[in-house]
Amino acid sequence: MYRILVINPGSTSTKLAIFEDEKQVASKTLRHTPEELSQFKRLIDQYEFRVNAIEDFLKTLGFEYKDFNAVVGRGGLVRPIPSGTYLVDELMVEELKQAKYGEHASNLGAVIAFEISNKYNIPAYIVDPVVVDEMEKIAKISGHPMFERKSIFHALNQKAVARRAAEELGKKYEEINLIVVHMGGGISIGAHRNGKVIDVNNALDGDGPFTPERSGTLPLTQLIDLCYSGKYDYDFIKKRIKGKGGLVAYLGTNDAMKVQEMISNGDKKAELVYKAMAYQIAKWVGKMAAALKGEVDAIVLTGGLAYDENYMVKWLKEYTSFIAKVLVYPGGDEEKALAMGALRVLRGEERARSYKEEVQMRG
Ligand SMILES: Nc1ncnc2c1ncn2[C@@H]1O[C@H](COP(=O)(O)OP(=O)(O)OP(=O)(O)O)[C@@H](O)[C@H]1O
Ligand SMILES: CCCC(=O)O
Repeated sequence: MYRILVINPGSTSTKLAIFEDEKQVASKTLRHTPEELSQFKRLIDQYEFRVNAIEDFLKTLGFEYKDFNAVVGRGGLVRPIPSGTYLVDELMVEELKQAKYGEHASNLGAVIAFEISNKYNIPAYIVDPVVVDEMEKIAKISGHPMFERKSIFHALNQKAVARRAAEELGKKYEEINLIVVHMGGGISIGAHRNGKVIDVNNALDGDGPFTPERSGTLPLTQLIDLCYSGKYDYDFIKKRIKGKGGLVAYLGTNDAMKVQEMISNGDKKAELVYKAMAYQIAKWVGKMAAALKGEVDAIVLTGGLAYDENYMVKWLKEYTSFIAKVLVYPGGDEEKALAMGALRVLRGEERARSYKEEVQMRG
C-alpha cells in the first residue's frame, strides 16, 4: 500500500488529503479570507502559514511526514509544459520561489512538497500544473504582435473532470469535445477537442469572466487611463485585477455562499452582480463552442461555485444548455487527480517526467 500526502494550495483555500492507494482516507479544506492573506506581501511569504495548516492537519490525524511514500503538490507557474506527472526538482523550485513566471498560490505546492521530500527522503511530484499548454497556434494570436495569449488555467481539475465526463458519456476523452468550466477563486473555460485543450482563457491575466476575486477582462482604454492617472501605483492596480476584483470589489466578499445568503435576504445588488458573473461565464462558453465549431458533446461545470444549484448552476443552464447537455461535478477531482498521478508513478505504471529535461528539450 502506498500512502500519499496531497497538498493543494488554491487562491482562497488550502485543500489537503491523504490517500492510501486509490482510497482517500482523510481530507480537509481550509478557507482563507482576503484579510488573512493580505498580510503577506508576496506569495512565498505565505509559506509558513500554509505549512502550519498542513502540520495541524497531520497532527490531528496522528500522522507524521515520514509515514508517507510520496508527497504531491499542485503545480504552479513554471514554464509551459505538456500534461503529466513531474518530479519536483531544484530548477522548478528555484523558479517558483523567484516567481519567475508569476505568482500563484499553487506555486507553493511544489515548494512545500520539495522541502518535505528533502527532509524525509520521499519523492515529491506535481501533476498537470496550471501552465499545461495544448493551445492551438491560432488561439495564441492576441490582436497585436507585442502580446501573446497564454494557456494558464485549472489544468489539473479540467483534465480530471473531462475524463470523468467522458466515462459518463461512455466514450474515451480522446474521442469527444467538451467545454469545461472551472469556477473557483479563479475561473477558466476550456475547449477540449479530442483530449487536448485547444483554447482557454488565461485565468490569471484579466482574460475571461470576472470571478469571486478577479476582475476578468476590463474596458481597456479605461484601464490605461487609470494606470496613467498618477493616483495609483502598480501594486494597487494589479490587486484590483487579481485579489480585490470581481465579487470582492462589488460586494466585499469572495465567498459565494455569503453572496447567496445576501440574495436570499433580498439584496438586489448582490443578485445583479452574481447574475452578471454567470452571464459573463456563459458568454465564454459561447466563445469556446465557436472554437469547437459547434461540435460539443457536453458542457461540464466544476469548482466550488458549481455547488450552487440555486443560482449559478441554474443560470448557466438557462444560458448555455442550447449548446449541449450540462454535466455538473461540484468541487472537482483535484486531490484525487494529484494522488493518482503520483500513484501511477509509484507503481511504475508511468515514468515521472523531468522538468529540467523538458526545459532543456524545449530550449
Ligand atoms: N457549497 C458551496 N456552495 C456555494 N459556493 C461554494 C460552496 N463551496 C465553495 N463555494 C464557493 O466557491 C468559491 C471557491 O471555490 P474553490 O474552492 O474551487 O476555489 P479555490 O480552490 O480557492 O480557487 P481555484 O479553484 O481558483 O484554485 C468561493 O466563492 C466559495 O464561496
Ligand atoms: C490559473 C488557474 C488557477 C487560478 O485561477 O487560480
